[in-house]
Amino acid sequence: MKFYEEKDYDALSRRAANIIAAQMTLKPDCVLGLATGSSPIGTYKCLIEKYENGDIDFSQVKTANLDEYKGLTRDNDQSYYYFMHENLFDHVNIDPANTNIPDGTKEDSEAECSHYEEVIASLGGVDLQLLGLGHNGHIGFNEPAADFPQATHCVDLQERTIEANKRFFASADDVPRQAYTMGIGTIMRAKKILLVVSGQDKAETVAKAFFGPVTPEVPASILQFHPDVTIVGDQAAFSKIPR
Ligand SMILES: O=P(O)(O)OC[C@H]1O[C@](O)(CO)[C@@H](O)[C@@H]1O
Repeated sequence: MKFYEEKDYDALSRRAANIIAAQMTLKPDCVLGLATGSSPIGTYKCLIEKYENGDIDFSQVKTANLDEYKGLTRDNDQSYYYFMHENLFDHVNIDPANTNIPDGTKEDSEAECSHYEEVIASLGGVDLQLLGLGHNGHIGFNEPAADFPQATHCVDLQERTIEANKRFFASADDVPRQAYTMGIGTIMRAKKILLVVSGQDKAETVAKAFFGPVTPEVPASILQFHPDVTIVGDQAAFSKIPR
């Protein structure tokens, strides 16, 4: 695993955007796996700046997002579809037909999840997967569990995740209780992984996930077994790493 320790959120966002831009330059028709949450917002801002400066081009890029709340329509401002349009897609020259996000309005979980795995396979897999890190070590919406889920599936969100995400909703009661998410297996099949993390409140999780035992109780710990992982964090998030 490669670690980049940056002084603050802006610096880590610039570093992460540079890594994604390098991937896009190397392979203009690359498949980017994208994430939501507050952590990658700065990275998307930097990518938009690079696009506006003429440094990167999204015209051939394809994307596959990690997850989506089940039950939210795409025009709901808390859906991840809405998030991606607001924070990236609407500001760059990506072809909307090349963007993929699980469809939270699909009632039949099994059908939607196997369809999403087929979509990823038809793209030829993910070249670079961007990830955030949940306080309980979740990646995508893969919550601590007894095993590592292999493929895209429907999850019941844990209380801590609902609590963490309620800041985006009118109240905790409005946070959906389920989500569709790529599985740990889906994430591990990405050729490269880039995880962004910031803040003191994630320091314990960073230490556990990347320096503790690999266990489905800390889903991100599986990344220790991936051959090409880059973790970009600020000093606060890295403050409990054993040195
Ligand atoms: O970046 P944040 O907002 O701390 O969220 C961390 C993780 O939690 C989620 O938002 C889901 O709860 C993920 O999408 C994200 O990777």
